[in-house]
Amino acid sequence: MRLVYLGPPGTFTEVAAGRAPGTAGAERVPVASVDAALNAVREGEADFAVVPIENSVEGGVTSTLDALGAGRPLSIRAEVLVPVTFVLAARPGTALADVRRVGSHPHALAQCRGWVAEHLPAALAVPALSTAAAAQVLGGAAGEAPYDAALCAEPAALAAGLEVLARDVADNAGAVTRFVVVGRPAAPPPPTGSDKTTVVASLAEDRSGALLELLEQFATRGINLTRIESRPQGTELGRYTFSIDCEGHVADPRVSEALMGLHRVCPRVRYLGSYPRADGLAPVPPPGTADADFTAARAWLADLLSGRPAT
Ligand SMILES: O=C(O)C(=O)C[C@]1(C(=O)O)C=C[C@@H](O)C=C1
Repeated sequence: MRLVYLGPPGTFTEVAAGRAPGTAGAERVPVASVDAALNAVREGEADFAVVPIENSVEGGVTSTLDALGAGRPLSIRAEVLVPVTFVLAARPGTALADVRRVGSHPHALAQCRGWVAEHLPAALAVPALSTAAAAQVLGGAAGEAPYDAALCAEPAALAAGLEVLARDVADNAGAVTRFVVVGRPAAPPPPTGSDKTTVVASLAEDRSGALLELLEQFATRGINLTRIESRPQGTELGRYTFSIDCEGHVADPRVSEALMGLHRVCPRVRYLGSYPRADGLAPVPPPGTADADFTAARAWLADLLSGRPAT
């Protein structure tokens, strides 16, 4: 089994890859970008990819959302949550006052924006493909580098031969990044009672109530959404797709009905997978929306259609 992850070694994604359920003993290979990781799975060069999908402070990772929402379909098999803390690191001998440019993944730059503004008000933020990539570029390249300091995990800084100038530089304590384990399309694992389902759906047309019609497919069946994000379709200004996580498993009757409803009212629906929740929570469906309620309703309808007295 071969698993690729957003590298290089030292990223938070590497930590998530090490905890990916069902991948014990897999070869773990770092790649430079989210697209490279997902395309390696699409091309059959890897069995799974581990990529970041959202952060508790900065929200969705757009490179992941866009890559999963388009191109050859993939399947989310699991999710992993990793607490993230950052250090500011630089080449040995660099003083904090010398730092004019700070490099890291855009989500890391965003999570440390306040600290950098307070301590390095004149510093420019320079995006990198990942936190550890920023540390590696700064530590590896002799001479001129695109930034004077990097925001990364402390192990990545030390591995790159950098010195830590400051620790715990994130603005929000307790920040968490969610990662997904992605494979080629496959039947979902059986329901566990504590599952999540991810879909991407586009609206029929840009008219009032179109989004409400999409959301109603979940609300009328008592399904809670745990994430919804709009992403431009890229075809014209104002055209969006919606990346959605909802509670439940596609095999749960209420989720099955909701997805079939999406299929009826949305021109395009991409089912990305049903998988166990990392938090293990098992929400109680509202009255009338539990599996037993759907089963009883189907039995009642069968009686009614067969002429048996349906009380
Ligand atoms: O895994 C890494 O280190 C990354 O650079 C990616 C990423 C992300 O995309 O959110 C992961 C965790 C942090 O939130 C910052 C960046």
